[in-house]
Amino acid sequence: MTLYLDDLRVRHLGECRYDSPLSEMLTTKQTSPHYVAEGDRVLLEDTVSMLAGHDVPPEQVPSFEAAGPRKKIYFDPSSVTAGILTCGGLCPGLNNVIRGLVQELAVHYKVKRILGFRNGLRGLTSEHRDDTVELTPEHVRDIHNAGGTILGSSRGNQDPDEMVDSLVEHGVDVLFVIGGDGGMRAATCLSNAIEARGLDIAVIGVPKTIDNDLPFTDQSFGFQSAFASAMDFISSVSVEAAASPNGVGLVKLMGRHSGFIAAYAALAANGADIVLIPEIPFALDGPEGLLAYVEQHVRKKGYVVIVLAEGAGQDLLEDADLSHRNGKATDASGNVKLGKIDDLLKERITDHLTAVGLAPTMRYIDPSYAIRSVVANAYDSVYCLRLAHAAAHAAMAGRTEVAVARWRRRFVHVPLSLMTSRRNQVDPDGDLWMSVLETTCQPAEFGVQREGEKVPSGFC
Ligand SMILES: Nc1ncnc2c1ncn2[C@@H]1O[C@H](COP(=O)(O)OP(=O)(O)O)[C@@H](O)[C@H]1O
Ligand SMILES: O=P(O)(O)OC[C@H]1O[C@](O)(COP(=O)(O)O)[C@@H](O)[C@@H]1O
Ligand SMILES: [Mg+2]
Repeated sequence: MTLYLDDLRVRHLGECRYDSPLSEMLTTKQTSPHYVAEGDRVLLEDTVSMLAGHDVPPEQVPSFEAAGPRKKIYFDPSSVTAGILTCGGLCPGLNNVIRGLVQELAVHYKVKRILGFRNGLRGLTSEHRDDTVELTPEHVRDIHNAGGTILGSSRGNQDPDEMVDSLVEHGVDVLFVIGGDGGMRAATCLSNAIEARGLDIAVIGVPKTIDNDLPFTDQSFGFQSAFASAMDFISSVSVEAAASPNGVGLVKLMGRHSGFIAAYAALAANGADIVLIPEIPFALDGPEGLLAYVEQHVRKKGYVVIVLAEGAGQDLLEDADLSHRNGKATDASGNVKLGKIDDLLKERITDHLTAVGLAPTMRYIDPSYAIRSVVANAYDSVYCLRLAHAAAHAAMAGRTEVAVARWRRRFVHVPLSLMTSRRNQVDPDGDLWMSVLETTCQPAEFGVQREGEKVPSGFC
């Protein structure tokens, strides 16, 4: 996908006419390695060859608007009502983002009112719209010490017009949607409905996902806390497998379409022999297949440790016509419900090793929700706070239909349409996967890779 400067421009509600309460702090600021001045922009690409590929002057090269406070803002803070909601699956750091938003909006901008909508988009339906929570710095003071979200979350599509009615009824001027790919699509949908009615409401997305599958953000908040938690389960299974005759340690980790959690947790634990992710298809049978490799490992080392992303090998379930394990259904938000590849692997590995006289001891852990319900670690706590600050500044400056993100270590504004234009996936040709191969020593492929299934390399 080729992107041009115009694709990266963000929508403004109008001219910024009010002095920002932060304007004094900004008078002497200019771009430096640690700050991007408000008129400057952050490059989309960061190699000499990529930049050389654009036959345009530097100011025309694709770039993002820098996030951060503006000297002049669009809204008069004293008349602003802000709304906040969290949607989709849980992610470490949700409470930290809520807390950061409330503190910035209340303490610095001194907005009139901050409302939390409960249970995701459901909180904007006519049935639930009055079940709001008044958010004050006092109310959110300690919430970062707990996982989850004090606002609750949900899946399921809601009617955009009904949701806009709720915003109008509560007099919301700026809405913060903390969500994943679904949440960003919902925010886009809301922005469109708001624009169609000619309303002056800013919608700002704060990208959230433990899967790290959102594009145009270096890493999503909570991802690091989640894979750190996953690492402990890999270590446990490795200890168990190593102590068992023909031990097979298998850990299944979340990661519907992207194997980042599996890849990072495996690197962090540094004890995995095999990592299986959705981006790289694998064959079970044949001399190059997974089962032969597992056997070889057990023979040589006495045990094997496998880290499995839940979305890996879904095609194998189809091939085996295991319809009862096959993820054909979708959840309330339209996300595919995955088939149980872990069951297939346990069965096939057990059968194979037994048949070759290496009856295994299977040690299996599915930490499931345990990795995403943890409290944000120190790094994610800082990251969440800074994203929240950037989101508050974007809203007060009248940006809309935009997400705040960290891109190449700078905080930027990304149009929501881009956030949902593609999925961030592990690139089989990228250096992350190369590190996994270097660490595990597993072959680049188990069996022949099918044509057309290789994910295209891209910006992420
Ligand atoms: N295309 C869409 N239009 C409107 N709302 C959507 C769309 N896709 C998802 N949503 C809603 O966004 C919310 C969050 O989506 P979901 O996929 O559950 O989680 P996440 O935001 O973590 O990806 C859900 O309420 C879902 O119904
Ligand atoms: O919460 P549910 O509905 O059980 O869904 C689990 C899914 O949610 C995730 O944790 C993250 O998904 P989202 O961030 O898109 O909500 C996936 O890794 C996992 O497959
Ligand atoms: Mg999602």
